[in-house]
Amino acid sequence: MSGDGKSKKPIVIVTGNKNKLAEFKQILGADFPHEVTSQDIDLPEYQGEPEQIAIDKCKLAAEKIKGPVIIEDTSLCFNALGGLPGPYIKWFLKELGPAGLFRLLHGFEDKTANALCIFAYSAGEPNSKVELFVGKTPGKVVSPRGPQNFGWDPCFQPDGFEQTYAEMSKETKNKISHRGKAVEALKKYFVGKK
Ligand SMILES: O=c1[nH]c(=O)c2ncn([C@@H]3O[C@H](COP(=O)(O)OP(=O)(O)OP(=O)(O)O)[C@@H](O)[C@H]3O)c2[nH]1
Ligand SMILES: [Mg+2]
Repeated sequence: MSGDGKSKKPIVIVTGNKNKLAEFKQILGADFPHEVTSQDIDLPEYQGEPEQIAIDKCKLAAEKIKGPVIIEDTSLCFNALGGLPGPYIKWFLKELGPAGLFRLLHGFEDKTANALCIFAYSAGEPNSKVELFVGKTPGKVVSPRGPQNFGWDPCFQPDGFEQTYAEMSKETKNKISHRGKAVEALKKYFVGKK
């Protein structure tokens, strides 16, 4: 332990997404018992079930960093489409934008969707078990409203709110979001281990 009570070996969060990193840091807060640094490495977009994608992504990040790592993978799952685009939302968003995502559900009455965030942690040894921390927020896909600063935020309206993620304050989004819930689970794990 260093003087400030934080463990010496930093945990590296590996992500190429500045918005994700900013939210992660905000939600994590200053009282996390480890030093966390970040590295912008473009990890591959794997196919498969979200949990397996997070495990594979984390193992690769641990190999690259050669030490403790955290990665995150986000899915947006439309119920009318059997959970798709799910982990492939990045490519759908890139080609269609938030308005196109809403149009994708044009022929369906069911506009409900789940935002899913999975954090994965590895202590960085070749045999380290990958720990997963999952956060899920149900909502619906709407015609985009609010600033277009972050991905599909303008077209996702969480249940119990009249605002889209994009229209909310960051504080409100982080309290109820898929990422907020997953980071809280991650925090509990590390604080419990301290
Ligand atoms: O409006 C949004 N609100 C969010 O809360 C949110 N979280 C992620 N995303 C987007 O969904 C895709 C996930 O793909 P993804 O998990 O592979 O991320 P990424 O490739 O950008 O970064 P990373 O894999 O290097 O960490 C990417 O297009 C992200 O921009 C969000 N959009
Ligand atoms: Mg990615």
